[in-house]
Amino acid sequence: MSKPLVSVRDLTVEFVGNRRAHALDKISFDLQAGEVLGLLGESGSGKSVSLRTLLRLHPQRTTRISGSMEVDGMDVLALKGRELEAYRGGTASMVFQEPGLAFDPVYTIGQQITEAIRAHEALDHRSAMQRALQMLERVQIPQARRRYDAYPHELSGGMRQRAMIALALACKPRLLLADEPTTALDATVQIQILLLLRELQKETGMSVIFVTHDIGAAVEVADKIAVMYGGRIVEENSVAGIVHNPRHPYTAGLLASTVSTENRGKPLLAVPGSPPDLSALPPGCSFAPRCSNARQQCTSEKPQVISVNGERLACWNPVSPLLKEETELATA
Ligand SMILES: Nc1ncnc2c1ncn2[C@@H]1O[C@H](COP(=O)(O)OP(=O)(O)OP(=O)(O)O)[C@@H](O)[C@H]1O
Repeated sequence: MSKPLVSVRDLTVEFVGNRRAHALDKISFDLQAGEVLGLLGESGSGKSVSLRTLLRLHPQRTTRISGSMEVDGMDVLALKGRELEAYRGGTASMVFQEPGLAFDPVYTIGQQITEAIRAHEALDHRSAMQRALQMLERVQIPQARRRYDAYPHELSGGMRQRAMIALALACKPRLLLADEPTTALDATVQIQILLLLRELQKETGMSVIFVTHDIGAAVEVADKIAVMYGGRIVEENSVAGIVHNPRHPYTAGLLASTVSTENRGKPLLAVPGSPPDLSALPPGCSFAPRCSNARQQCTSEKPQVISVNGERLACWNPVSPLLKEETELATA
């Protein structure tokens, strides 16, 4: 297999400001060019922190980061000044749940996309403007010329989301980070935006990391899924593997209902109990207090991540027997 576009190893993030939290604990994953990874998990599991860390958006003063992140051959943690600016919005860019985070209310949509292009590429104003217009057309904004001159508040939620996708893709990123891009929208608009994202991904060959609470959306858009719990990736597999053969008891709990594309829009089922307090994680598996499969080892020892044929699992006592044997072999 070719060298991955994204390679994250043992990425650990600790917030050390007023609100302390051990938000990410040694997460590792690879993503090939053109692959779509869905990050799935309950609120507070570390999905958004993972994306924001990949874009180096956390203030350095209050954030301790260790491990490594390589994107398109770049050591992302080592990037500084101009290189970091070129990376953000150039190599990697982000679509947020709320377009208000991407657009400044006092400039028009078109001005902002044009300026973003000029910040990354040596294009004259006219050429950048043309590219911005093409992007607005490509994301299927009707009357794109007129919308170019509109202010963000003059567009509907769905249109603003399309405009944000145009902004994120204007500089042809190799990696798109999408943080619950459809959660705030009506169900029909959600589907349209998901299909648009998938179409654009295929057309451009970019890789995408897509954060969602919505199982159906992950199934629709992703090639593989990483399930996060308490700041760790507890299971990673192909979409089919996760859906038809969940191995971690947490994944199995999340998928307790039948998963199909008809379930699009369906939130994750609640697993009984509450997520862990990230400022005081227990010594063993942080899911153990909620896990019906937990045994004594689970409360005292943190499970290692076992990797077999592209599947990853961190669990002492998984629900699926195949990896159970492999886990025992691998940790014997
Ligand atoms: N800047 C910060 N300072 C302190 N703690 C933070 C900061 N940002 C996030 N956290 C904490 O890190 C943990 C992970 O947050 P994150 O936003 O990644 O969760 P999430 O899985 O994306 O949840 P949601 O689905 O609700 O967005 C949470 O406990 C959150 O409170």
